Amino acid sequence: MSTDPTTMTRASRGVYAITPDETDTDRLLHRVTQVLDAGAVWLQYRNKGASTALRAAQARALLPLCRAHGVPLIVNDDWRLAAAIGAEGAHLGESDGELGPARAAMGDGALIGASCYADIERARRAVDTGASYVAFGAFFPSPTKPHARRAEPGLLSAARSLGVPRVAIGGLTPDNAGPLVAAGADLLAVISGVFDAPDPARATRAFAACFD
Ligand SMILES: Cc1ncc(COP(=O)(O)OP(=O)(O)O)c(N)n1
Ligand SMILES: Cc1nc(C(=O)O)sc1CCOP(=O)(O)O
Ligand SMILES: [Mg+2]
Repeated sequence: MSTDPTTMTRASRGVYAITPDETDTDRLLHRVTQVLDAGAVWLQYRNKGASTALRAAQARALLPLCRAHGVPLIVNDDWRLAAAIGAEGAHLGESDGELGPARAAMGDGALIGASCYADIERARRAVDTGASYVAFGAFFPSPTKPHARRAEPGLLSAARSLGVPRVAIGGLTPDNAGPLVAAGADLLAVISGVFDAPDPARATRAFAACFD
């Protein structure tokens, strides 16, 4: 797979790993390496507890690792940070500003994702304003976000006509994610199911097997 960001092949089916809140950057890189080695196809850098400086340092540190694996790095919440470090994309939820300015600043090639919760109309609007993919959830109780709104698998099939990759998130495990892929999920976005697993590499492979 190409490691040049301008020609990088972007798999749009598979495991979309999202980092846990990890303050130790060396440990973060170690944990992410295991998951990328095991075949995750996209990585989102998300650290809700970190200072601005730590987030910038960790996102920068992840970039060469992602490049070495041919995996796009998507920065949660902050498209300006993503643009500043040359990451491939940003993920924006309802509190993270408008998508249009992010698209205008990052260009046509950027991977800009939108959280759509359980709202298909929000997904339509996101695609109309330039989203590269839409994320729905939470499909199951999430250890990371216990109060997340809940979504039903039918949303994934309903969103097929939007013509962009559909991401499923929220409480996913290798045992519950198969029906979401059957319903149309192109990517399984996972934090605890991978990073809190006793063997993150094995968990990543088990999620990937949901696509077989
Ligand atoms: C792939 C993906 N889907 C949904 C989210 C959640 O975004 P948001 O609602 O902005 O919540 P936070 O992640 O910022 O707490 C996501 N990050 N990634
Ligand atoms: C960040 C996030 N967003 C969600 C949504 O529903 O929009 S659920 C969620 C947490 C995902 O973590 P885990 O894989 O540990 O459940
Ligand atoms: Mg957010």
